[in-house]
Amino acid sequence: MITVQGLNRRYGETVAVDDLSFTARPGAVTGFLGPNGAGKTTTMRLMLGLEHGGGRTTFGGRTYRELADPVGTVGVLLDPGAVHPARSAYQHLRMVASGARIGERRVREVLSLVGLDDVRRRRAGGFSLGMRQRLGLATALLGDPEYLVLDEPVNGLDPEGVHWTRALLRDLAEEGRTVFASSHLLSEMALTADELVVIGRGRLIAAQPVEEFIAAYTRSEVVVRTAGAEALLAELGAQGATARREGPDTVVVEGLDADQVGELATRAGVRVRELHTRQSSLEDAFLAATAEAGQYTGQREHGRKAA
Ligand SMILES: Nc1ncnc2c1ncn2[C@@H]1O[C@H](COP(=O)(O)OP(=O)(O)OP(=O)(O)O)[C@@H](O)[C@H]1O
Repeated sequence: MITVQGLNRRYGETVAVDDLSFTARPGAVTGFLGPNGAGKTTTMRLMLGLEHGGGRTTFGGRTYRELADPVGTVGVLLDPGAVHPARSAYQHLRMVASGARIGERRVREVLSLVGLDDVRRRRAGGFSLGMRQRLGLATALLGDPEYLVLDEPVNGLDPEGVHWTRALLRDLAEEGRTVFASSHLLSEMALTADELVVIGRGRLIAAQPVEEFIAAYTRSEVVVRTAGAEALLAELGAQGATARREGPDTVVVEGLDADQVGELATRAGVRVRELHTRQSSLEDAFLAATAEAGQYTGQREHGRKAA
């Protein structure tokens, strides 16, 4: 379990992280979401003790600094550019591995796991962002860690890389590891994460399973296609339901489920051609949950981001 308690960080006037507490559990991918400048990167740096600030984060009961074997306990991807440009992927991994007493065999394993085998001798300075991300993931996985803290792991990856990373994170969680990953790709997070931690202006907005978050911040609608739209609207109105026309033969109903709408239509003698529930997306829920925080952050974003 990753336990984050009361994290705080100010940069002059800017409160980057404001009394933030949450947990990430083993066996799950926890997605970390927030509008630009919400404080995600700062939070992750605080979690790892890379930033001075208030609060405490533990990985299975110990802070990062207290860990006897940090590389073998917490895999970290924070800045994929943090590789010496003259070093090859192989040299970079060998260097990190030797500092953590990890053998050459594991270096080869992670290189092939992330698909960098063919380019392992090439200078990292010539790597694309996607290749640097893969190298960053390889570095994070080197110690076969129980916890993963990954800042934007799919940033800069092509669709195949995004798909591959999703499968990797799911596999790691299914093996019982605790995976905590930020992303601004909401549709991707909807497919990858089990749980969400959503922040705005450095504060916690929500910490709950993905489906619960979507249900809490959106309303699902039932869409009916019928030649009898007028009659159906009249029946729905008579029953006090909220409904609207969305085209000549389409009625959209709020606050009732598909069974209830089907029954109402039957009662009104309206023949239905199509009836389905329109699910809201994680993006809809995220926009609703962070609307205020996003605007506020946008207006006051004057601080310089750490390199
Ligand atoms: N070194 C710094 N000096 C001053 N202000 C900073 C510094 N680093 C971050 N900030 C400010 O702290 C706030 C949180 O920034 P942070 O980078 O943690 O957000 P984020 O959620 O990771 O954003 P993004 O999604 O854009 O990367 C922002 O207002 C940012 O401008």
